[in-house]
Amino acid sequence: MKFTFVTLFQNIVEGYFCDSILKRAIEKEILSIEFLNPRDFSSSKHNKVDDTSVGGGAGMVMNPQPLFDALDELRAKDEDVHVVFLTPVAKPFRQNDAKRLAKKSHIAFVSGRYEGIDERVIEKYADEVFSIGDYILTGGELASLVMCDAVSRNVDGVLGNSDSLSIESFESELLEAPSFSKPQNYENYCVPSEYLKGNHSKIRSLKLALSECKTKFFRPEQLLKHRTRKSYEK
Ligand SMILES: C[S@@+](CC[C@H](N)C(=O)[O-])C[C@H]1O[C@@H](n2cnc3c(N)ncnc32)[C@H](O)[C@@H]1O
Repeated sequence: MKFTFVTLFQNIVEGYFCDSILKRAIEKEILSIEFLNPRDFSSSKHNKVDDTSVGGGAGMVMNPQPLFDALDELRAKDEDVHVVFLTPVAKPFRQNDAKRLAKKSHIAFVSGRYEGIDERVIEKYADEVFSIGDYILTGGELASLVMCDAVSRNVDGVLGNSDSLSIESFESELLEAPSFSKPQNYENYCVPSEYLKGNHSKIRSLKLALSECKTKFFRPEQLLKHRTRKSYEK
């Protein structure tokens, strides 16, 4: 699977792929990444990519011309590329989106900077528009990395053990039960004794109960969804 990062700041993105799981996935040629800098497409004398906002308002807005030209080139090379814009003015990115997008062959993430991207670029080129949360970042690069990471984990072969995907938080509405490593007793903090007895059905029941407790505490709306779904399934 290929990811293209359309960004003015390649260095911010590149470092993330220098280590760990995504680095290995690139080495194994399961994933590939490339960069497209709108500044390289600017037709202005000083490679300008932004200007003041038409109609007033603070800050600069990214011009249409460099992005139109960059995205035309991208589409000309691969008409199947799925173009995703990162902006707070969008639907929230969820685990279901990560799984769905993992089936695409090529995703391009377009990162805004300053006060954002001229709306006409989004209107012309967006296949989808995502926000990663209800807060404002200085640029879309972190948001595109968040999405890329979450999507990549769902691409076949990226994770060493794909079983870990099926038991994670958000696979159902519930958050995952607490995990413990060794030793069983560390500075008098103990692993729940039921986890140690080897009765897998009891461990499953306890994990479900703990998972419901965590969800009730942190995400009560998710627990409600879970219980509503379960009652319909009965
Ligand atoms: C400072 S923000 C622009 C915010 C914009 N003026 C607004 O109020 O909606 C600059 C860029 O950061 C990115 N960005 C900021 N917050 C984001 C979020 N929550 N999700 C996705 N992208 C975000 C977008 O690419 C955006 O164009």
